[in-house]
Amino acid sequence: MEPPPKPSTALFDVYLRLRPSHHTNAERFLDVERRDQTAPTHITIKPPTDHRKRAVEKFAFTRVFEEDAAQLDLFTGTGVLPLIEGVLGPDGRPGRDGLLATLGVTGSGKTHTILGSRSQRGLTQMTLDVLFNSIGPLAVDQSCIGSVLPSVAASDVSESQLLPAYGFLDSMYGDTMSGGYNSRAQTPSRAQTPMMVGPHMPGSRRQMPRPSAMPQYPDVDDVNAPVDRNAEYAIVVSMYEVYNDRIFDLLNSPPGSGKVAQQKRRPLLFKPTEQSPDRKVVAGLRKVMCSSLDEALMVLETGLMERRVAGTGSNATSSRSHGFFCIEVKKRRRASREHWSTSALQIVDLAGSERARNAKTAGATLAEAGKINESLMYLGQCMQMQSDNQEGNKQNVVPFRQCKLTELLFSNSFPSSSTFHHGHHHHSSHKHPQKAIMVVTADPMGDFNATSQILRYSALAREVTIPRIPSTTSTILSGAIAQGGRGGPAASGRSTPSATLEELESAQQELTRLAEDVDILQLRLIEETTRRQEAEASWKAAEERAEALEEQIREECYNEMEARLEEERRRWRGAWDEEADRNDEHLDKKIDILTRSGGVTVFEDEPPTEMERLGELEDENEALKRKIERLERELQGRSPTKKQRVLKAKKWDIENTFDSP
Ligand SMILES: Nc1ncnc2c1ncn2[C@@H]1O[C@H](COP(=O)(O)OP(=O)(O)OP(=O)(O)O)[C@@H](O)[C@H]1O
Repeated sequence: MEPPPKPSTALFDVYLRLRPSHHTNAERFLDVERRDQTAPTHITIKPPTDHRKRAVEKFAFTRVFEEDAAQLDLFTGTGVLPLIEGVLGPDGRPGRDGLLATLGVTGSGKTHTILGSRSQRGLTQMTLDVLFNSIGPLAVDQSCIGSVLPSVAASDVSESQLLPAYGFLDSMYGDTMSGGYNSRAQTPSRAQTPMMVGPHMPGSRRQMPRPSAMPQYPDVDDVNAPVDRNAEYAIVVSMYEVYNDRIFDLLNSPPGSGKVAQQKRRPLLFKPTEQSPDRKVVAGLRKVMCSSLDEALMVLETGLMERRVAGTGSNATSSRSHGFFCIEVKKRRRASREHWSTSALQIVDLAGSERARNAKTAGATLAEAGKINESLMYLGQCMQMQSDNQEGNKQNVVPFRQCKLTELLFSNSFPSSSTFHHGHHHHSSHKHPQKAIMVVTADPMGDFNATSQILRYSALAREVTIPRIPSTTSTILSGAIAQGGRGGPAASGRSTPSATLEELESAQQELTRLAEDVDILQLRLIEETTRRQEAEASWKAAEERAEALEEQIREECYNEMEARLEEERRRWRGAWDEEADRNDEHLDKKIDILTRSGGVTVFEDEPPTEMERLGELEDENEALKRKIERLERELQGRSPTKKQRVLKAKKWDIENTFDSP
């Protein structure tokens, strides 16, 4: 099995680090494959108590570091330097985001690798050292921080609160600062380093971290990353942890400590913001601008203390949260001093995984440990997708939106992932997918099941060699051929009962392993089923809400329509009455004129007698009455507009009636 070719879609370079085991009398289940002089890339595992032949699992990694590997070997051998170079963006190039994470079973050495111990620095401290060392005089001058801060804050899209390191440390440690946080000699000399400071008594003042008390080894003074000579740099750090799928700021703890303060912790949202509509960011973090390595280390220690304090409530022996330390490298052209561009290097100490089966049998603790296992399970799915893709299968979509952890780890992993959202770019600095390094830690004599599970999903490639169990026919045949060909006794040793028994047993063990996988899958199925049911329930609720809303809107529309109709009706009646009045008036005038003109005519000819006049008028009256009756009949049952037209006609008719005689 050759090391897998690295396609551009790779989420991670995956390194394996083996730790010197503290299980002194346990059996070793993991072996490193050594080929020639080159660094090893493959390991094999088999269950420790298994003396018989069985399936051997082989895994490929970018590189394997054996027990004797020192912290500095990890730093120089895992490509952390290219990560640093990426965020610095040398030679006027845009910076590139980076991710460095550790994954492993509880106690396998994740924290040791990434954050170090009392006596040794971890990858984080060495990274910070090299970063500040490389930037050197290109960093914003400490005396200018106050004036530069607003422009740096303006370059932030995450609704954060930006503080200078001195302001931050002052707010965290108050009057222990008097004497200046840089004057180490004046700090009361406690032999404890902050790494050792345990949870604080309620109300006690925190112990100020002292850089001089922090490990100075390994020394990376001679390591330098290329920088952009025409640029000015500013370093901004932030820290948070993901616990129970919720994000908590580690640099903005509520005052005081202990349980009460912990309960006050407010989770932050991972969301798009006004200035970052296409890309989710952890919104509302407190960020600290650091102008020196010492400042950055003190901020880091402060956050680590907070993580320890927060963690003691659940389990003191192991990191129950995923710790994120984020170094933002801000860069702008020294000459023009325009806007700052940002590249981020995220360093992640993942929570220790527990075996799914253990969590399952524990039952009640499943919910508590569930979130860690669940998030690591989703991480496993994403990583598995990587190795599937590498095996030349179709390009699977990495399902990174399943939980906070994978979203935080992978949202930057795809070329301009803003196209996933709205199809237009926002940050020029995010055009390249991030470069990511995963260091998997393992104890070769530790828990076989837990370790093998992690190796299975983190390895870049995996191969299982099951010893071939020849079929009965082929065994007989090979025997027959051997007999027929040579005429001697059966040459194949495979047909002896003990060998067959051995093979059967190895098959049996493979079955056991597969059964374990089935168990894990069953647990996943249960979790998925719960999620589906929850989704269905909320879908149903949403549907009901929509229905109620529709009903309400319908009702409102109906009422409005009714009101309008009534209004129209009133207006029309008004117009009708007005028109009727005008007609009456008109009619009165006509009658008036007619009466007067009629009188004149009569007097000019023979004046009619009163009786004659009466008879005439009565006839006319009769005729008019009939006409009105006819018209009224016609009027019945006509629409308003028609009636209006009829009204005019009636007027005309009346005029005619009066004119004709
Ligand atoms: N490569 C190593 N060399 C020497 N000591 C180591 C090494 N790796 C781990 N250790 C020691 O083993 C102990 C446990 O390691 P560590 O705390 O790093 O485990 P972890 O994987 O972070 O565990 P958890 O998930 O519980 O946080 C520590 O005391 C650490 O110093």
